[in-house]
Amino acid sequence: MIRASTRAVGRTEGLVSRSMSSGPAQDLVVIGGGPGGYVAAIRAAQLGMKTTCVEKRGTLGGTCLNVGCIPSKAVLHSSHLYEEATHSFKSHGINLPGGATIDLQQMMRKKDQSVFNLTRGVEESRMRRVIPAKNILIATGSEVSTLPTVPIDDQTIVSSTGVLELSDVPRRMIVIGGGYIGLEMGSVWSRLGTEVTVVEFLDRIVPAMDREIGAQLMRILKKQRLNFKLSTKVVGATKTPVGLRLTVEPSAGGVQEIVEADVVLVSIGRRPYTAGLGLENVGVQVDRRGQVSIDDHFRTSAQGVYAVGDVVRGPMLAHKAEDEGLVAVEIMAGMPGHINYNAIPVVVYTNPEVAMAKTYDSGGDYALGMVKILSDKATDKVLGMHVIGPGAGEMIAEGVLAIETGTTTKEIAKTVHAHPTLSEAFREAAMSAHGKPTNYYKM
Ligand SMILES: Cc1cc2nc3c(=O)[nH]c(=O)nc-3n(C[C@H](O)[C@H](O)[C@H](O)COP(=O)(O)OP(=O)(O)OC[C@H]3O[C@@H](n4cnc5c(N)ncnc54)[C@H](O)[C@@H]3O)c2cc1C
Ligand SMILES: NC(=O)c1ccc[n+]([C@@H]2O[C@H](COP(=O)([O-])OP(=O)(O)OC[C@H]3O[C@@H](n4cnc5c(N)ncnc54)[C@H](O)[C@@H]3O)[C@@H](O)[C@H]2O)c1
Repeated sequence: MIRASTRAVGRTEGLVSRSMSSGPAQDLVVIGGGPGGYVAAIRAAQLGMKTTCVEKRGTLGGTCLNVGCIPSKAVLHSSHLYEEATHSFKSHGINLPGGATIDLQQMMRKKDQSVFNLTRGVEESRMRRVIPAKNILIATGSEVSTLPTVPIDDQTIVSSTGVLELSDVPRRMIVIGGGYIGLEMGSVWSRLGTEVTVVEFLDRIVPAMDREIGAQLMRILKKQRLNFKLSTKVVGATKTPVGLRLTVEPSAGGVQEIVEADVVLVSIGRRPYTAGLGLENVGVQVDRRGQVSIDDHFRTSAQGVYAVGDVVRGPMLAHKAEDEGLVAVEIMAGMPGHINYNAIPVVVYTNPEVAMAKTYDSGGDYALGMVKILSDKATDKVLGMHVIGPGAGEMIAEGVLAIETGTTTKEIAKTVHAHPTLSEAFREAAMSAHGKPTNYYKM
């Protein structure tokens, strides 16, 4: 029996347990109540394990529900409605006689309400004690990666958390990093009237995605008034009485330039969070990126200690963390468990949404519609799928299912899809793989 890392619990500010028993001699102690941790704890309780979930926040839900997926999607939705009201309603014959205006405080209250509804303050017991446990699951998630030259102050230089709390619509915003957070949050503030410039170190945005899809997305976002500086790095920031001055230069070095902003969002990625756990004291190894090292069964280098979610390798996504939490607990219970990492969807919630179900960058030698399918030449099985368009986040499920079940493009091409629907584009893309498209679905 292992002692549930005295440090993990001892350094935790609060101990929260919900629908799971807490007390001595636990079968499982889960450290972290995010998507990886709370799903694992619930599954463990369902399987009859005595389980305690330790969370230092006053609420469950982790990054995703408190400061990530949920609040960001809430403001994406609100700002989208505003964008529609100001730019699209008229063409539908809907007139707003006085014009649409923004009440930012109300928008933020609505976002906070969405978070509250899902995380609902759980009763918190602030206690420090030792919980003996047979197994421990580390699900402590991740934190914002920082830039030493642009220190976050949560006032004018903000992370994804601060950018969801702004009290005024800034006139100018520099977004450092053209990844998921940069593009989603850049879209939100641009829609609300901010002049947004995305500074990206690489020569492309959303580098984890297919190059051609990324280029298409950038064209669309430019039409939505977002500006981009690719292959550019920020090398310094100074505050002035009227805002911020950022020094930028080409990523490869070269002539420097000054850009001004009222708010800077640092969104250059996230790093695993293991501070205060004392992993070294119990022999849990981390790799050079700070990720807890695990084997295919989520076992760390210390017996009885497992890890899942953002704190381990792989994409930092809520559904990946959840799935790992489920499977890790099932493995602990002696059940078989496996995750197909080739079939984990990713969705960027810009307008239009962009979705993929595997990173395959094929160089772009095919007809691009709204859906791009990559299949194995020999077996015709679907290897990857990318969608850009309205509802892409929902549509990608068809791609994930195809990958998971080994479906061929011929089989998709034979499958009747209702008309008129967006999902018809899947069939068209599958037909294209055999040179027989009947339509072209273009943006
Ligand atoms: C702005 C933003 C938007 C996002 N949008 C999406 C999205 O749309 N879709 C998506 O799939 N993913 C999204 N993500 C990513 C998603 O939030 C993470 O992948 C997910 O939350 C990871 O889950 P986790 O359980 O591994 O970690 P977390 O959710 O980070 O949870 C870890 C928990 O552990 C707690 N903890 C840490 N150390 C200790 C300790 N010592 N003792 C006790 N508790 C501790 C933390 O307080 C935290 O609550 C977004 C992230 C951000 C920042
Ligand atoms: N819709 C979603 O699923 C969603 C939404 C938000 C966040 N997330 C998760 O949160 C994680 C963090 O998001 P993120 O957008 O911060 O990271 P990211 O990894 O998606 O993007 C970071 C971007 O910053 C760039 N970059 C890195 N260093 C830079 C520098 N010094 N200067 C300029 N650019 C630089 C990278 O090339 C990359 O394009 C993501 O990896 C994702 O897993 C997911």
